[in-house]
Amino acid sequence: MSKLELKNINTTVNVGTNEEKRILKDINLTLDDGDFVTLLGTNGAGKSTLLNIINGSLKPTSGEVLLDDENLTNESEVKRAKYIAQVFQDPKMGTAPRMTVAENLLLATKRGQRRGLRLRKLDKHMPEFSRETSQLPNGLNERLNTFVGNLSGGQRQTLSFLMATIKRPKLLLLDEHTAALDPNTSRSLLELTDDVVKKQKLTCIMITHQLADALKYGNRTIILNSGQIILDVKGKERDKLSEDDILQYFAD
Ligand SMILES: Nc1ncnc2c1ncn2[C@@H]1O[C@H](COP(=O)(O)OP(=O)(O)OP(=O)(O)O)[C@@H](O)[C@H]1O
Repeated sequence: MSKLELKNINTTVNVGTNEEKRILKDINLTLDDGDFVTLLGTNGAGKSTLLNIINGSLKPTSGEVLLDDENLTNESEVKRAKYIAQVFQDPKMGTAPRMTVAENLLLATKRGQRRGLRLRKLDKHMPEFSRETSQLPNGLNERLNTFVGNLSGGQRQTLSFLMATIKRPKLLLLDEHTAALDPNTSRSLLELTDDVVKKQKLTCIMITHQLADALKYGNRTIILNSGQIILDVKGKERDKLSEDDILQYFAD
């Protein structure tokens, strides 16, 4: 089970200065187990901030974050990493460049645990990593002993995705994770994402600016505008939506 609840989330930054800005306004949202949400909104709408509130890198000014009824609001980002995995837009984030692909994968299998001398056990895991990467695009399976800093952006992003999901997270957050990739690489990572989210029955939020992808992938679409949810649809109501319908929500 993986149920995410956001209760009355408000986020204001630079409080008391003339830079004060209210980013998220009274967000109430419940994600049911297995919901795969595509999250849309104009630049600056607050999408990344919302993910930051969920992953714990930013504390809300008020409100609560609950995962499976456990109140995480005051839990650190490190503690939440045990349950919540994220892939960012920048392929350089989320992987260690001076370690090999296999070493990065080993760290990912231990997500949320204390890090000790675990790298010694690398050999034992190589067959598993070979198998895990053999189905992936970008020839990552031939790069297991390559330093991550020497991978292409597409390979590195595929690795980031595998690291986020190799140990099943309760919640997967994707912040425009294919936006920096060429069209073909982006497509194969999106297809892989869809496949893994369905197979592992993950609860997932994926930020995208591609309207077609927002409707094609997932089971639920949410639009954020000036820090508020202005559309939240799933099921038949969502099936009826066209890209043009969605565009209306972007009009000023
Ligand atoms: N720590 C901060 N200090 C000041 N302003 C911030 C901070 N974090 C976010 N903002 C501002 O809050 C607004 C929302 O930012 P956020 O990154 O969440 O938007 P977004 O919807 O993800 O946008 P994009 O589509 O451009 O990635 C923006 O105007 C941003 O500049």
